[in-house]
Amino acid sequence: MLRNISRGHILILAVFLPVFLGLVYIYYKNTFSSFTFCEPCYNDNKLEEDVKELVEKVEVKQCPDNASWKTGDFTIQPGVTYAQPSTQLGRTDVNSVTNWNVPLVWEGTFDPVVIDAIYKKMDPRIAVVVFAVGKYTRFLKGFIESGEKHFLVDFKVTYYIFTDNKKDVPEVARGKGRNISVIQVPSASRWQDVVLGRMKWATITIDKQIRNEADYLFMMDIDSVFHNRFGAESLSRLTAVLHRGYYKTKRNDFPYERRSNSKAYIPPGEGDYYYTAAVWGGYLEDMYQLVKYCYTMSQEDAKNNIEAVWQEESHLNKYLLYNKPTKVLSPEYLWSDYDSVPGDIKVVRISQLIKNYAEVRPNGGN
Ligand SMILES: CC(=O)N[C@H]1[C@@H](OP(=O)(O)OP(=O)(O)OC[C@H]2O[C@@H](n3ccc(=O)[nH]c3=O)[C@H](O)[C@@H]2O)O[C@H](CO)[C@H](O)[C@@H]1O
Ligand SMILES: [Mn+2]
Repeated sequence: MLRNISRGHILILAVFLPVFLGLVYIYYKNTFSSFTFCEPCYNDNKLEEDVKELVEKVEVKQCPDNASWKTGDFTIQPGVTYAQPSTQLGRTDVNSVTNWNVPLVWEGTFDPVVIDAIYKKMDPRIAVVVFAVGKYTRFLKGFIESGEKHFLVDFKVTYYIFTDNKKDVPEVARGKGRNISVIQVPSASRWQDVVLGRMKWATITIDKQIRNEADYLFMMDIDSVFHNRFGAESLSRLTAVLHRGYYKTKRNDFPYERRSNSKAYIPPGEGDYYYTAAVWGGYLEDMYQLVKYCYTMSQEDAKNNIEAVWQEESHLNKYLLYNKPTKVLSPEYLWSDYDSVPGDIKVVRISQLIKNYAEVRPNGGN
C-alpha cells in the first residue's frame, strides 16, 4: 500500500513539479524584471545620440570636484581655543549688519582665530587680479611685499599681474603656495581705457586660464599697500568694500551715474552704499559674471557715446544695488594716505598711496 501511494506521488510529482516550478520561475522573472534598475531604457545607439545632443546643448563648466571651499561649510576642528563669543558685547559705534542681513565687517566683529580655523580647513585657491600698465609697475613691489605680510597669509594665493611691460615686474620673495602669473596686455594712451580695459582682459583671462586655477577672485587697484591683516573674514560669494569717501553720505549724494542714457544710471531715492572698485571679490564664477557685466555695460555705453562717470565703479555700483553682496567690508579694507583716520576706523588694512596723478597717468587727470 505504502509502496503504491508512494509510486503514485512520485508520478504526480514528476509530472507537476516541473510545471509548477516553471510557473513560479515565469512569475518571479516578470515581477523582478520590472524592478531592475539597470534595465536599459535605450538601445546603445540611441543613448549615444542623446548624450551627444545634451553635451552640445549644455555649456560645460570646469567645476571643481570638491567645492568644500564654498561658504556655508563652517566646520572647525575640536580643541581650538578662543574667547567665548558674547551675545551682549560688540561694536556699538558702527552697524555690523546690512538690512539684507549679511555681515558688515569691522575690526571687533570677528575672531581671527575662529575665522582662520574655518577657512584654512577649506583651503581655497585665491586669485588676485591687478593691473600695472605704463608707470604703474612702480607700485608692484610695495603691493606684493606687503601682501605677503598681511593678505590671506598661509592661504594659496596667485597674483595675476596684467602689464604692458613684463621686464618691470619685480622678483618678490613669497610664502609657500603663493605664486605670480604675468599676463601681457596692450599699453593705453588714456587711463580711462586702462581701468575699463581691466574688465575686458579679466573676462578673457578668467575664461582662458584663471577658471582652472582659483576658487575665489579679487580685483584690486595696484597703487596701494597692505598695513594690517586682510584675512579670510573677507571671503564670501560676493564681497564689496565701502568707499572711504562716502560711508556716511546720504544716498542721493552718492557719486552714482545720474545720466539716464548710461547703463550705469541709478535714479535718485535708490541706493544702499557706495562701493569702491579698487577692492572687490568673491567666488570665481560670481566674480566672472560681474566683471563680464561691467565689461558689456561699458561697451554698450561706448556704442551710445557715453562713459560712466566713474567708469567700471559706476557699473559695479549699479549691479550691487540690484544683486546684493553677501558680505560688505568696512573702509578699513581700503583707506587712503590722503585722509586722516577717524575713530571708527580701528585698523587700516590697505591704504592707497598718495600719487602724482598728472605724472603717473598717460593722459594726466585726477
Ligand atoms: C579708491 C577707488 O575708488 N579707486 C577707483 C578710482 O581709482 P584711482 O583714482 O585710485 O585710480 P587709479 O589711478 O589707481 O587707477 C585704477 C587702477 O588701474 C590701473 N592703472 C590705471 C592707469 C594706468 O595708467 N595704469 C594702470 O595700471 C592700476 O591698477 C590702478 O591702481 O577710480 C578708478 C576709475 O574710475 C577705479 O574705479 C578705481 O578702482
Ligand atoms: Mn587707485
